[in-house]
Amino acid sequence: MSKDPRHITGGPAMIDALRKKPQQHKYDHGHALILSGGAGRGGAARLAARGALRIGAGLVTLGCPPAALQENAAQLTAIMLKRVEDARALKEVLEDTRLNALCLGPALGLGKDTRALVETALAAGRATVLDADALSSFAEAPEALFEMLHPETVLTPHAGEFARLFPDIAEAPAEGPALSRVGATRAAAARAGCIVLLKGAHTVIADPGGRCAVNSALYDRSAPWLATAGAGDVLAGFITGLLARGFAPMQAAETAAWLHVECALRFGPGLVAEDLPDMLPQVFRALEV
Ligand SMILES: NC(=O)C1=CN([C@@H]2O[C@H](COP(=O)(O)OP(=O)(O)OC[C@H]3O[C@@H](n4cnc5c(N)ncnc54)[C@H](OP(=O)(O)O)[C@@H]3O)[C@@H](O)[C@H]2O)[C@@H](O)CC1
Ligand SMILES: Nc1ncnc2c1ncn2[C@@H]1O[C@H](COP(=O)(O)OP(=O)(O)O)[C@@H](O)[C@H]1O
Repeated sequence: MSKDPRHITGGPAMIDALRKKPQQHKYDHGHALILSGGAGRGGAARLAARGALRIGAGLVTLGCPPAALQENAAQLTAIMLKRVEDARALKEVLEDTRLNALCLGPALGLGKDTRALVETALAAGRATVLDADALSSFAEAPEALFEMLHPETVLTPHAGEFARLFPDIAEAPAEGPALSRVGATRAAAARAGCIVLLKGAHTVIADPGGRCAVNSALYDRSAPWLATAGAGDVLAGFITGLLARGFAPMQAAETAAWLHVECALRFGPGLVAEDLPDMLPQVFRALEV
């Protein structure tokens, strides 16, 4: 295997994988479940859910505690809504095996309730994206998370979240050179046993076997307006939507990261997170998806 990471460039194979075939129905494109935090904290999960739907998941359901149902019902239309009050309720909801891709983390809250939801989600063995609070909730004991992870999981930390889960990898060692972002992401994926996507202007994606890809948003693909609240929540939703569609985890992470920057480039200055999912139709049209 090459030691150099691949640079993600889009291309015909990616475009073909994104196409929907004429004979397929919505369940052929999967059903994503995105968990939301409590009342007044649903925005991040709604951004992820819209991203998952726009990127082509056949169905997207937002799961939220009872106190947040009214707020979410007022905001959502094509995205469905389900009461998921705790980990036990999540286990029951996941008896529906058509729910094939999960996203936990965006504004989900920090602490034991989130840890229990993550444990239940991972035990269900579905393709799962863990982002934001689903990562930070394990800052005190990352090993507890690593023991539960499976190869269908994608972790999407920003640098701050990465340092909480992998402090020794993130910090420069006392002696010798610090790991590069590529080296750090590879080491993290090997430890976690799943895909790790380290966000930034240079997004690095690695699998546990050392496969590594870089999605650059620099130079001719510079997209500084992506540094805006909620952009990462949308990326988590893009990955979840592609997992629902049956993309392999590494392929889902790479494709989502590339499309995320395409959406930002096409929108340009003034971008806010809500704009990203709604740029996908234009991006898809330009690519002839
Ligand atoms: N619309 C909504 O509802 C939104 C809701 N959101 C929700 O808010 C919750 C908190 O999430 P969060 O990411 O804002 O805060 P947190 O986990 O404390 O980490 C931030 C700290 O980490 C550090 N840091 C280092 N490198 C970094 C980097 N490259 N990118 C970013 N940070 C970096 C940096 O520390 P510094 O380097 O400044 O010391 C910084 O202070 C979470 O549930 C999320 O889902 C948001 O998604 C926004 C939209
Ligand atoms: N300067 C930048 N250039 C390009 N992309 C960026 C830049 N800053 C952040 N991003 C991207 O924007 C997203 C930010 O995600 P994140 O930090 O999780 O924010 P949030 O939690 O507010 O959603 C990531 O996909 C990251 O790669």
